[in-house]
Amino acid sequence: MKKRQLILEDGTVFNGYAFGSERASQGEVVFTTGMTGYQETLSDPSFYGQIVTFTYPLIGNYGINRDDFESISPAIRGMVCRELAKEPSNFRSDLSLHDYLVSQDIPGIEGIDTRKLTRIIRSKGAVKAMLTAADEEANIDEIAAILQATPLIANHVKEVSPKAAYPSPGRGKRVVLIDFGMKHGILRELNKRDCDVLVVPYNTSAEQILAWHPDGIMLSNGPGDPADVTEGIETIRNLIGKVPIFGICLGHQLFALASGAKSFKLPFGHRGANHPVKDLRTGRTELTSQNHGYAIDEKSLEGTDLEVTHVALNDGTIEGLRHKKYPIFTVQYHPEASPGPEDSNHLFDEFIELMEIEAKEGKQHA
Ligand SMILES: NC(=O)CC[C@H](N)C(=O)O
Repeated sequence: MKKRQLILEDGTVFNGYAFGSERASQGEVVFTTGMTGYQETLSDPSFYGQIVTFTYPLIGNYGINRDDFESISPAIRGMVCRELAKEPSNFRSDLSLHDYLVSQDIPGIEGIDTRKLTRIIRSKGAVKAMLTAADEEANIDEIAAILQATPLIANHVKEVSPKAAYPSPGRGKRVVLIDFGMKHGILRELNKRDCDVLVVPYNTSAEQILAWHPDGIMLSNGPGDPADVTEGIETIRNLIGKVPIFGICLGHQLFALASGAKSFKLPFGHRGANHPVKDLRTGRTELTSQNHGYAIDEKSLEGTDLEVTHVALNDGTIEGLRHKKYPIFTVQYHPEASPGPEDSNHLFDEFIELMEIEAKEGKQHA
């Protein structure tokens, strides 16, 4: 097997073995605690620019299948795991994770101490890292210096958002889905409820969106720092109060920023499939799928029209918001699951109900 190194910006080196593409790669290294769901994770555009470490020790055992992609091409910069399963065993498996990553030119490293790496990320926060080319002799000091000097990429959204609008027809509620780097699971959930969806790029204006006479607007997840997505924030600001809105993850953050709140970078993010979130209105706790590095600052809600509806039980940060006057609600976690538990899938039904109430009662709030 060919050797490969993962080098962190502080010069820490992990020696392991190469899988996937043989090229070198660089990005922010993050960890996810999901025990399954690597196919959804590596194709979730919110991971754009990141090297993803899987804390679960065996990855790849059920291969890659045709059904579980969350986008057409993977956005991750690299994959890190303790042990890669070489021979997948599953009736749905079309090819191995290794073969898939070769086909997509994405490098991976296995055979390293992922617990140690996770502890470093937990204590240092966002860490830039490089995966070396297979069997390359790397100059560690030089690479650490390059990493320190390279800023994290800004405005990832424009890289993963579609260039033009496209329809996903249905006979039900007409929803404009702003795609900031959408997981297909969101579109699937709307399709399941027979919504007539128009998927639009991140920089579509509110005026253009309203010209389609939507019953509701869906704000998708997406990569990077929400504060970079100024066009999306402006669009949302101009949509507030005009039509029901449901936002997920980056969509939640952008809605909050558009309403005057502020975001901040979490020390090491929430990524995994078992994050407990409490709904403050019902007192119920749901297990949720999460993948975010930023969150909304609770203090910054003062003076806004926003109310906290959900909190993360692990660290008390905001996981859901709603507008006090208008039919708008957003969550920081992923009700579309993919991967992860489906406890909060009902939020899509609540969105449909909200659009129905709005259609019946007219714009009472306006
Ligand atoms: N999944 C998402 O939409 C992530 C939102 C944002 N990029 C964050 O890291 O916080």
